[in-house]
Amino acid sequence: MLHNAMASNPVSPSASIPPGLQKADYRNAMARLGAAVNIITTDGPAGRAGFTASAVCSVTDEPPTLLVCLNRSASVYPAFKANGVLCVNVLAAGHQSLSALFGGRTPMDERFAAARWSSKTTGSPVLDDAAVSFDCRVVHATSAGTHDVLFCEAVSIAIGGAAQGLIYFDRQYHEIAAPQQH
Ligand SMILES: NC(=O)c1ccc[n+]([C@@H]2O[C@H](COP(=O)([O-])OP(=O)(O)OC[C@H]3O[C@@H](n4cnc5c(N)ncnc54)[C@H](O)[C@@H]3O)[C@@H](O)[C@H]2O)c1
Ligand SMILES: Cc1cc2c(cc1C)N(C[C@H](O)[C@H](O)[C@H](O)COP(=O)(O)O)c1[nH]c(=O)[nH]c(=O)c1N2
Repeated sequence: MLHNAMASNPVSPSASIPPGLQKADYRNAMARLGAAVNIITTDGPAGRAGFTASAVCSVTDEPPTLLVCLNRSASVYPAFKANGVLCVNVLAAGHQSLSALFGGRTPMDERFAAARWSSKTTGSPVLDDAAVSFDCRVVHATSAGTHDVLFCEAVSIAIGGAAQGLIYFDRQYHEIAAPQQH
């Protein structure tokens, strides 16, 4: 069962901060680590949900696997846990307000009404103009501090045509263009 993959095999028993290193120090440092911005979506028996995530990266290409870190206190956590499927929609230039909408405190219907969606293999919402979307099954999960690390095997991919990407760096969005052809 996919939902049994969630939060098994914890790697850290607590979310404590080491002496001398404050949470704010860590966040200020992490703000310097630029990252792609993604909207992670799910749909299934527990309903449709989505949230903005920068804690996403590639794990292995055999089998094609990404990881997504999800705070267990997020309102969307129960839906992701129960559905066991998700889509990683990588945002492109122009998606800043969509990222803010999915970044919390907005009713779920309002989040999804702000963009156009389709679906592929798992039924998770696929953002029409994403830079790329990875439709995935959650195959394993582990708990680390406040978050679950979800290991997500891609079962289908939709590559978009966006010319410019979007990066979150220093608490701000930055549009990045592909290098010019010479
Ligand atoms: N990994 C995450 O959970 C994560 C990542 C980015 C932003 N956020 C949330 O988005 C909001 C705005 O973030 P911001 O970047 O503008 O300023 P911020 O000062 O809250 O965060 C700075 C950086 O610290 C890291 N971070 C923030 N909260 C974290 C958490 N709970 N667990 C692990 N890493 C975390 C991220 O890399 C983030 O870019 C905050 O509520 C923040 O909690 C969460
Ligand atoms: C740029 C940026 C990046 C992230 C986030 C926010 C923003 C603005 N958030 C927070 C997350 O989107 C937010 O907690 C969810 O939308 C859930 O909020 P609600 O509990 O539904 O209000 C977030 N949360 C998370 O669990 N993992 C992550 O990687 C990120 N990354």
